[in-house]
Amino acid sequence: MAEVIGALQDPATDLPLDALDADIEVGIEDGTVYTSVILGYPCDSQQDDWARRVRAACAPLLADGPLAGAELKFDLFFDVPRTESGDVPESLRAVKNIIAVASGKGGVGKSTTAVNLALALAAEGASVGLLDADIYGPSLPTMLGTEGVRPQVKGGKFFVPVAAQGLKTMSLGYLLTEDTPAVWRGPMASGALNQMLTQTLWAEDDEEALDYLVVDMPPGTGDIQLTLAQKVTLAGAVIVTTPQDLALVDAIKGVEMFRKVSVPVLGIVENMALHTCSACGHQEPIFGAGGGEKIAADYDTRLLGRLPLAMSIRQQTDSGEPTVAAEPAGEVAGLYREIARKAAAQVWMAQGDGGVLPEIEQG
Ligand SMILES: Nc1ncnc2c1ncn2[C@@H]1O[C@H](COP(=O)(O)OP(=O)(O)OP(=O)(O)O)[C@@H](O)[C@H]1O
Repeated sequence: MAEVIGALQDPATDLPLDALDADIEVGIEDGTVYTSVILGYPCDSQQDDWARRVRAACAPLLADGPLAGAELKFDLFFDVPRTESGDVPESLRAVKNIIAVASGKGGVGKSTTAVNLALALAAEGASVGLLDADIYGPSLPTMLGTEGVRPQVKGGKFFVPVAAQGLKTMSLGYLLTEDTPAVWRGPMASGALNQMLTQTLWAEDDEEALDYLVVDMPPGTGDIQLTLAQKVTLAGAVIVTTPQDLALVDAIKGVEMFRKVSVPVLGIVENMALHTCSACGHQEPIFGAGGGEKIAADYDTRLLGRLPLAMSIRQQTDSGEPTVAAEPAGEVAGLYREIARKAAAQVWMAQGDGGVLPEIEQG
C-alpha cells in the first residue's frame, strides 16, 4: 500500500511522493488500515483532496486480497524542516526558513504579494513572521492596519514583533515616524534595517520557532538588496513581476542576483496578469501574456502562479485587510495559497539538495 501511495503525485511539485523526502506510514489494526503522509510544507487545506486520491488509489487493494473489506483512514501532516544557516544572529535562530520576496522594478505588487504570501502560509498551518525591509516605502503597517503601533522592547535589547492577523510583523514603518526628516531617512533606515534583522525577538525559544519569515525586500537589484541577501542565509527568493516587457527584464536581473549569491530562486509570481472588466466580466491580458512562463523556462525556474489585476486586491490590501484575510474562501485567496504551497515545497526541496553530500569516489 505504501508503494501505491508513494506513486501519487504531489500537486505542489508535480513529483511523485517517492521522489520527495515525504514520510508515508501504513499500519493495520482491528480491520482498519491507518495511512498517513507527512509533507515538508504547510498544506492544511489539502487534507480532503489527498484523502480522496489515497482512497481512489488504494480502492483495488481493499476490494480484493488480504485487505479485502478493511476500512481505510488517512491523515495528512506536515513538518517544516529548517534551512541550515551556520552562524546567525541570536534572534534569527528562532526562524527555520527566511523567504525573500523581491522584484527588479518598483510598483509591480511585491509588498502585496509578500503580505498575502505570508497570510497564505499561515492559513495553511505554518507559523509565520513578516519583515518589511522596504526602506523607501514601508507599506506593511498600512496593509495590515497597524499604523501608529510601536513595537515593545524587551530587556533593553530586543524588539517584540507586532502581532497582526495571525502574523508576527516588524517594519521600519513602526520605527520611523512621519516627522523623521527626509535627509535622515536613508542612513537611519539602513541602520534600523540592520537592527530589525538582528534584534527582533521572533520567538522566545526553539519550541515556538517560526516556520517562515517572509521578507518584503526593497525594490531593485542594487547593493542594498545584495547585502541583505548575503547578510542572512535565505532559504530562497520569490521574484514578483508584471507581464510587461520592462518588468520582465528587471525580473531576470533579480533571478541572476540571487543566483550569484547562491540563493535558490523558488519561482516567479506574475502579478496583474489578467484584467477582468468589473462591468462585463471580459478578461484581457493588458500587460501582455506568457512572460512569467517564458522567464521560468529560460532561467530554469518555475512560475508559481499568476494573479489577476483586480480592484478587490488593491482595495483590500490598501485598507488594511489583504485578500487572503478579507476573503479567505475566495478565488484569489486560493491562488495565493497555491503559490504559498508551491514556494514552501521548493524550500523543502532545496534543503534536500543542500543536505546530501555527494559520495566521494574512491580512485
Ligand atoms: N494584482 C493586483 N491587482 C490590483 N492592484 C494591485 C495588485 N497588486 C498590487 N496592487 C496595487 O498596486 C499598488 C502597488 O503595489 P505594492 O505596494 O504591493 O507594489 P510594490 O512592488 O511593493 O511597490 P514598491 O516598489 O513601491 O515597494 C498598491 O496600491 C496595490 O494595492
